[in-house]
Amino acid sequence: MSPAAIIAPSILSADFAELGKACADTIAQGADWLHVDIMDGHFVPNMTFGAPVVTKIRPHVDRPAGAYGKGTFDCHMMIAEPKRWVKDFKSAGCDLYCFHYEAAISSTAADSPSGTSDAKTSPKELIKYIHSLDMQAGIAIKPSTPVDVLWEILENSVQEERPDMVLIMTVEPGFGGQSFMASELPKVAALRKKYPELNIEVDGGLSEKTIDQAADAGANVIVAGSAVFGASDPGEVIRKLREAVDVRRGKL
Ligand SMILES: O=C(CO)[C@@H](O)[C@H](O)COP(=O)(O)O
Ligand SMILES: [Fe+2]
Repeated sequence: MSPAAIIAPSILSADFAELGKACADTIAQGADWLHVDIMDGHFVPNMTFGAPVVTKIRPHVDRPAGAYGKGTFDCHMMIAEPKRWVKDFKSAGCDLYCFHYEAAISSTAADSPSGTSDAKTSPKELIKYIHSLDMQAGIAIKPSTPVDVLWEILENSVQEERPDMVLIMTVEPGFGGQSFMASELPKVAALRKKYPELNIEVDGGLSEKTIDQAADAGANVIVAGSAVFGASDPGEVIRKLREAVDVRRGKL
């Protein structure tokens, strides 16, 4: 049976002047995780915030130490140098550090914004490093990246080098409120077929209108920003997203 639904509202669409309260309210309304979009203006053409803001909002949400249940901070790192910020985000209270494959493979001393050798990494090394700091590791791919790049990483026999979650972007990363790209769903279906128990996250344009397609393909971790924060009853949207995923469990 595929894993249970995990609903992770993206706080990119929350009121940034009230971010701590927005996080607490969203968990109280039934969200499982909080999806925290970190953008650096290099990897994507937009900027959000860094570890100091995460440090400030983290105490607004309870979660048992060391657990990855309700209240998990799912940090989506849309940044050019994913290795560089792992420790800072661990200290800030990040539970799941999800980096982009495209950033990891091009983070070299020559082309990184910082120009430091610390930018060098490989996806497997980075996953191992994230695990060594007791966080879960996620790997994300953009719409232009084929799912095939993930097979070697997922089939690795060394457990510390395997990701806990894969994120399939269903919009171009950078902004909330974009239209859902159904063209990305065959990636989800291919992953689910090979990995029945893997957490597969979809991010971008998810709503009550698009959730059925994503759930049919096998996604179980559902990010939704504008659909949740723009709703008059966010709790109702969260319930509907969860139900759409959970009715398909066991049928995939
Ligand atoms: O990572 C991103 C955008 O780059 C997302 O997490 C968005 O914030 C999702 O917003 P909606 O498409 O649900 O409004
Ligand atoms: Fe995201």
